[in-house]
Amino acid sequence: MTDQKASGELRVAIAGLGSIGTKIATALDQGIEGLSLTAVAVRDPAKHQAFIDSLRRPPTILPLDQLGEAADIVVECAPSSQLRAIVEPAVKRGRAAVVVSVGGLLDNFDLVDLARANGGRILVPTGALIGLDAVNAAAIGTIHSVKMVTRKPIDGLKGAPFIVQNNIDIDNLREPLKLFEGSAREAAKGFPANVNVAVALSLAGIGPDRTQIQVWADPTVTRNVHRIEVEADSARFSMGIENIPSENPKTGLITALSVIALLRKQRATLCVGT
Ligand SMILES: NC(=O)C1=CN([C@@H]2O[C@H](COP(=O)(O)OP(=O)(O)OC[C@H]3O[C@@H](n4cnc5c(N)ncnc54)[C@H](OP(=O)(O)O)[C@@H]3O)[C@@H](O)[C@H]2O)C=CC1
Ligand SMILES: O=C([O-])CC(=O)C(=O)O
Repeated sequence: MTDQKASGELRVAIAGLGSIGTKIATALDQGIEGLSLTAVAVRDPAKHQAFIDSLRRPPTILPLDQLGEAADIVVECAPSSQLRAIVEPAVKRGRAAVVVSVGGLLDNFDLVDLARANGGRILVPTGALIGLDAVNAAAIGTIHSVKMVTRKPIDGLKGAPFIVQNNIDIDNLREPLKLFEGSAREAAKGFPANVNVAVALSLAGIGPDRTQIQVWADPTVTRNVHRIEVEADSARFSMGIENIPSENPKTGLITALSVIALLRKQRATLCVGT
C-alpha cells in the first residue's frame, strides 16, 4: 500500500460490499484514472471472499476503523448505523470520506467539525438523485423553497421505522398512499434507508429543516421516483428521476454509478459539472 501511495495513486477503501459497494469495487478494479482499491471492510468475510478473490487486485480486508490507515478516500456504503464507526476514524486521520448513508449524517453532524479540525473531508455524492449541481449553485444566491415528492414501490419501503411504528399495512395497497409529509430531517428518522436523497438535497440547498418532502407508497410504480421543485432568486427548476431498483429494492442502480463518477473526478484531467 505504501508503494501505491508512492506512485501517486489515490488509495480507496470501501466499507460495505452490498449493492453499492460491490459495483464501486468492481469499477475501481477495472481501472479508474489515478485511483486504486486497497482495502475493504465487511461484516462477514466468508460471505464476500469469492467476490474479493475474483478481483484482479484483491484488496485487504480490514476492520472499519482501520480503513483510513490504508486509504486516502474511504467510501461508506454500509447501513447508516455504521456511519460513525466508518467516518470518524477516517476524518480524524485527515482522510476524505465519501458518505452514501447521508441520512445518518444529520445525527452525526459533529463529524463535519471533526473533519475540518483534522484536514479531512466529507463528500456526499448526488447518489440516487439529480441536479445537486443546480441546487448548489442556486444556494449561492437565495433559495426560497425546495419541495420533493418521493414515490416508491412497496418493496422499496418495507421495514421503514415510520411504517412499523405507525402499524401501517402497505402490503395490500391497491392505490398510492401518502405515508409522510414534513421536513427532510424528520423523513430521515422515519425512513433511514429510503430517503437519503432528501437529505443530500437538503444539504446542497436550504438544510434539512426547510426542505419539504412527501413519501408515498405506490403499488403502481416499479421505480423509485423522485420529483423536486426549487424556487430561487436565480431560477425556478423542476427535476425528476425514475430509478431502477438494484438487487436491494431500496437502492437505485444509479447510486453506485454516482459514486464512481465522483471518484473519477478526483484525478480526472477534464471535469464536467460542479
Ligand atoms: N445517497 C443515496 O442516494 C443513497 C444511499 N443509500 C444508502 O447507501 C447505503 C448502502 O446501500 P446498499 O449498498 O444498497 O445496501 P446493502 O444492504 O446492499 O449493503 C450494505 C452492506 O453493508 C454491510 N455491512 C453491514 N454492517 C457492516 C459492518 N459493520 N461492517 C462492514 N459492512 C457492513 C452489509 O453486510 P451484510 O451483507 O453482511 O449484511 C452489506 O453488504 C445504505 O445506507 C443506503 O440507505 C442507498 C441508495 C441511495
Ligand atoms: O435515497 C435513497 O436512500 C434511495 C432512493 O431513494 C433511491 O435509490 O431512489
